[in-house]
Amino acid sequence: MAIEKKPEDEFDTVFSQNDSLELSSHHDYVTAQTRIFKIIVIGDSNVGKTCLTYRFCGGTFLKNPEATIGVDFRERTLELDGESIKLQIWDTAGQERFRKSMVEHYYRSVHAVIFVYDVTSLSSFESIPEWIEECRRHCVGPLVPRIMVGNKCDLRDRREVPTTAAQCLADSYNFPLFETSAKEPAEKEHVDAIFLTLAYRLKSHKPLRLKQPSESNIRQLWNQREQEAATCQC
Ligand SMILES: Nc1nc2c(ncn2[C@@H]2O[C@H](COP(=O)(O)OP(=O)(O)OP(=O)(O)O)[C@@H](O)[C@H]2O)c(=O)[nH]1
Repeated sequence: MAIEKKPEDEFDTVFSQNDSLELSSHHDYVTAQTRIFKIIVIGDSNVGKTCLTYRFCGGTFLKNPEATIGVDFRERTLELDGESIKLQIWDTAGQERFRKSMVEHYYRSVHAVIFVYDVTSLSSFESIPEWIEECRRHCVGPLVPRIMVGNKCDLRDRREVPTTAAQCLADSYNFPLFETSAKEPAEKEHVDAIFLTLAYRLKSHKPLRLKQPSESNIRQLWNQREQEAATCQC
């Protein structure tokens, strides 16, 4: 079953370049009542955002990913304590030229943000405060969970960002820090754990409950969210 698709609550034009993922059916169970959470994955180009999201949603390492243009969507439904939770993951473009027309869409009605850097690229780590600032400029509220992920830990000899520096930055923002590798098979469960941590935090938040959403109630929700965004003061 193809899982890379346009989210149910997003009707604007989007761009997707990578081929659809295949997901085994055990991942894809949606009960009558499923809470849906939108998570955006942000960071410099080439840090591994596509590979991380593919690893979580598709279970494998994506060889030869193409640069993301605009955004790619992936999703995975989890059963947490008997409740069905769908994580709708927006894999955003790192290259400015591929993202500028989409930025407003990334941040609209987001439930959680993952900031990714590459542990072998100091510059990608130094960009993190800029990504955090962009997020703030787009009115993402302080209660929206944010986490920081250092990717490519398998490249031990090429590491440029020490864990201590990353932990220091994460602490200064009060974000949890994870270091992992989308490539290393042994890290697969750790990648899952990162998303699961977020899922559990989101689960305890105010529910957004959709009963097998119809187009009309999605439209209604969408208009409501637009109105909320329009009243933002920043
Ligand atoms: N060694 C190693 N390489 C990785 C890892 N994750 C991604 N890569 C490689 O890093 C390169 C970029 O990966 P992407 O996932 O496309 O990076 P991205 O952040 O989505 O890039 P944009 O789409 O341009 O924003 C590719 O060559 C991947 O094979 C990892 O954990 N370890």
